[in-house]
Amino acid sequence: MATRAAATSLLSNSPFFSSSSRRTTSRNESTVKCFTIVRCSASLSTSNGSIDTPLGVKDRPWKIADARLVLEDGSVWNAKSFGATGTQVGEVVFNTSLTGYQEILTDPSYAGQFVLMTNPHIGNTGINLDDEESQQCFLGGLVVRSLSPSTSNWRCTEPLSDYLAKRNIMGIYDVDTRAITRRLRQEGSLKGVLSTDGSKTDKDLLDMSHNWDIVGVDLISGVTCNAPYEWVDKTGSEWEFNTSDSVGKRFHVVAYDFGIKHNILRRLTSAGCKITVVPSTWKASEALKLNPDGVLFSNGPGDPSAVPYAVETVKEIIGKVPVFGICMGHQLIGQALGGKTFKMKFGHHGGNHPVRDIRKNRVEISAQNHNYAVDPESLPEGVQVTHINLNDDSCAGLAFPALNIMSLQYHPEASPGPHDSDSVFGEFITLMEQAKL
Ligand SMILES: NC(=O)CC[C@H](N)C(=O)O
Repeated sequence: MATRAAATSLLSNSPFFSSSSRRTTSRNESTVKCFTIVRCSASLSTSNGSIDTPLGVKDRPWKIADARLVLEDGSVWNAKSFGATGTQVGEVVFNTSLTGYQEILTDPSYAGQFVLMTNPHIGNTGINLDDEESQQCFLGGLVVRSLSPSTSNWRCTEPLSDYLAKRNIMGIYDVDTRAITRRLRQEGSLKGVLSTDGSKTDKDLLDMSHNWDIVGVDLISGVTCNAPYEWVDKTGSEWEFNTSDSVGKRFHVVAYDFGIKHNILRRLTSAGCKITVVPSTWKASEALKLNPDGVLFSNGPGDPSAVPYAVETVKEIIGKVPVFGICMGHQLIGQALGGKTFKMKFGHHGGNHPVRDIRKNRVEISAQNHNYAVDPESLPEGVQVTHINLNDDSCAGLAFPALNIMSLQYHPEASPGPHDSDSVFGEFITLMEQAKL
């Protein structure tokens, strides 16, 4: 287990720990005035942290609450720590996926965020070598109700807590995740601070949450690759489920890495693409020199309006070759076409979001992870809204056929999540095919 000092210093050096130097906007400066600190886990923990339930049952396995989550609204949630120790600031989002915590932990789009799993039991399948969606865990921390005391899975190589400790990611459990989720749904996303440092008062942690912001910050630069590379791995034969006609054809795709998930690359390779992955700041002219059949703009963390350089890159590429945007990529395309993005109340995070494909009049259950969305009203004529999220009618997909553009606000590669939207990779192949005719 990492020591507290090591974890704290590593986390302090993280680009997500303090963003004041790069902050361009703040939603809190004028609104945050005074907050009453309220302990929210009183039914489980007394003020000294020991468990004292209403039934008087004192012998619970967790006797000491050694961690706190302090939210920007002044609520304090006592919890038990696992993974790394230290103090970390982030934005709390809730994820409704029932499985796939390892893919969620390694999805770079969660940079700067604490992921709260609404599924109350986490950790029972441990960690394996195959389910990583990137090389690293970029998220701020993990919040779970009940941490499985044992692991049982044929692929498991280590328990979740050891894995998080090695990667210096804080986790807390034994916290009322349902109450926090209800609060996030009512109030909207909340910033917070996770801490195992007993020398810091609740007020210290509350102040930290107020002095930090995620809005207006370029988080892509902290997660993109340093240099271009070729991607060659397909979906493993034991997991492949799509045997469509496009498989076996060769298209060269340049994939902009804004925090790309490996399964996007695997699904494109399985669909017949040779892929060159390039960093987020790679010049459009250099990408076009590679003579691609198409360009993919990937998913990625943070505020899409905080990365104007990426919007410029998209502007320079659209119209020249077919493009496909996923999540952040979709938001950048929306802006490049003249539209605007906005921050949603609490976003969409989970593997159970119904989406209607308007053109096919078909509903797909999709995997989603985003806090921002494109405002369809802001888009110019000619841009089609192709998909709608059926939970809140927000824009979930765009197309601009005249310029060979397609994009989705959600994750067709799933991982974790259902495979309903996988056929969209074949649609991108068709777009590239038709552009060649
Ligand atoms: N998965 C993603 O690409 C996330 C997009 C963007 N960072 C958002 O939160 O809306």
